[in-house]
Amino acid sequence: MIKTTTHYNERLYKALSQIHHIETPQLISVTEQMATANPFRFYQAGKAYQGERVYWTSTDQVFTLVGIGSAYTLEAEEDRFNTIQQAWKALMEEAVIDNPYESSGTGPVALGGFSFDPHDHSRTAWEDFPDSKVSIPMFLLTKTESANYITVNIMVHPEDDIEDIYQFVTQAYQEFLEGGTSIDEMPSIIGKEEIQPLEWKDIVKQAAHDIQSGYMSKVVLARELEVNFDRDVNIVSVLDALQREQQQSYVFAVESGDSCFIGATPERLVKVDNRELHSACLAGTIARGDTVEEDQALGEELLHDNKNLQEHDFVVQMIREAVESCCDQVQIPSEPVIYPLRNLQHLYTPVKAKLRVGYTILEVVEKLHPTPALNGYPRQEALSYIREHEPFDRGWYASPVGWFDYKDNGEFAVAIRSGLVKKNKTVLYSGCGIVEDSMPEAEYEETAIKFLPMLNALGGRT
Ligand SMILES: C=C(O[C@@H]1C=C(C(=O)O)C=C[C@H]1O)C(=O)O
Repeated sequence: MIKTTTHYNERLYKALSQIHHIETPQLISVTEQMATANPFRFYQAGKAYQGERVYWTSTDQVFTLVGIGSAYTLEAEEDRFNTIQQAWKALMEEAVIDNPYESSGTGPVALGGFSFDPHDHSRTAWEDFPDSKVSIPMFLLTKTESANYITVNIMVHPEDDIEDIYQFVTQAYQEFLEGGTSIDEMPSIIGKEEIQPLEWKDIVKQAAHDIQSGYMSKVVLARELEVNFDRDVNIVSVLDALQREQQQSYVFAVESGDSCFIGATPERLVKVDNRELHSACLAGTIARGDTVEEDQALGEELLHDNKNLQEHDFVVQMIREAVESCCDQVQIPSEPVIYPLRNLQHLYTPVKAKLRVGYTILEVVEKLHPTPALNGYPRQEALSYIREHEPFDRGWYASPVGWFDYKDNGEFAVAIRSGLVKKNKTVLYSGCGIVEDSMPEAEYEETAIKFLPMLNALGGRT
């Protein structure tokens, strides 16, 4: 499929030769443009690196990153965004980077994510996913609208022999670039169980009551659906289905240990490209109609529904505040529009601004997460409420998942419409915003629809 060139090998060798008498490990990163590339085959070909693969594609599905293996992994518990940023900065200062291309997402790139709430440590299903984890892949495919790139990243240690490294990398590179196989069939579902649906409705009822009594203004409550299969789930098949079925969504998979966190989310947390910042307020939901007329009528209803407008407005207020604290030229329309998806439609307000010099994308992620779209309002009251009342650990569900590069460009989505796959078992997550006049049955129905993107892709319903 893809061929390395002699020229590329020479550049790799030259980069390695620049390493002399190092005292600490040093990153080497060499990027090459490719004529063609198939992201799914690349992912599949990296099977030997299972547990260390990442897939990411943007909502317009023209920008894709696939990471195989890990040259270096950054993890932090305390002050997690800042600790990772500092470690990244130190690593980049010493790195040998050979990247003649301008394209964002080439060269050294870190991919990964963060947990929803680092203070919630029940962690039952999430033992493979720490509070923060980003990895620099050994092999990174970057596919843009107009070009494909491969970056090889290697961590060289003081005791390493560069000849050995050169042999290993050039061989591994060739082997797995050529080795992609076709996409396997999905296994069959043998069991599907909603976790405590009646109890969940009781919690929603209680939350609406607590909001009426003035404890907080909004809280987002989620529930789980467990799906079991006759064989292990094939991640590429699910990615393929999500990508075909869920337009206007980020499609992602992050493998860690024996688990894979996967989904198709419509929600952007933040994108930074050359200091141009984009964020999004996405909250307020209604079903799709069966006919064009019914669909438009539902959209109109949503645009004028006070409960949904209120849910949405908490998100706009908070995002505005966060973005204004680190950006200039903040542009936020005064009214939301409809964001249509295959299974439902949302209220959507785009946010555009110029990130001030000195701020990094991780600092913006820290300011924004968790937005009231996934948490509630005010932030601390809603977080405490979720900790106390949701009977499971959210892990990375509803959290920032994405990437950033050495030029401080990057993008993070909010990982909803997602599930945690572990061998032949998957737990799906779905939540919705509760305000003072929320009705448990309607919220239950809304969360049932939000399971559909993942359920369809897993073969549960078409
Ligand atoms: C929490 C989820 O979705 C969020 C909640 C929404 C709502 O309450 O209307 C809409 C979009 C998302 O911000 C989810 O899909 O799990």
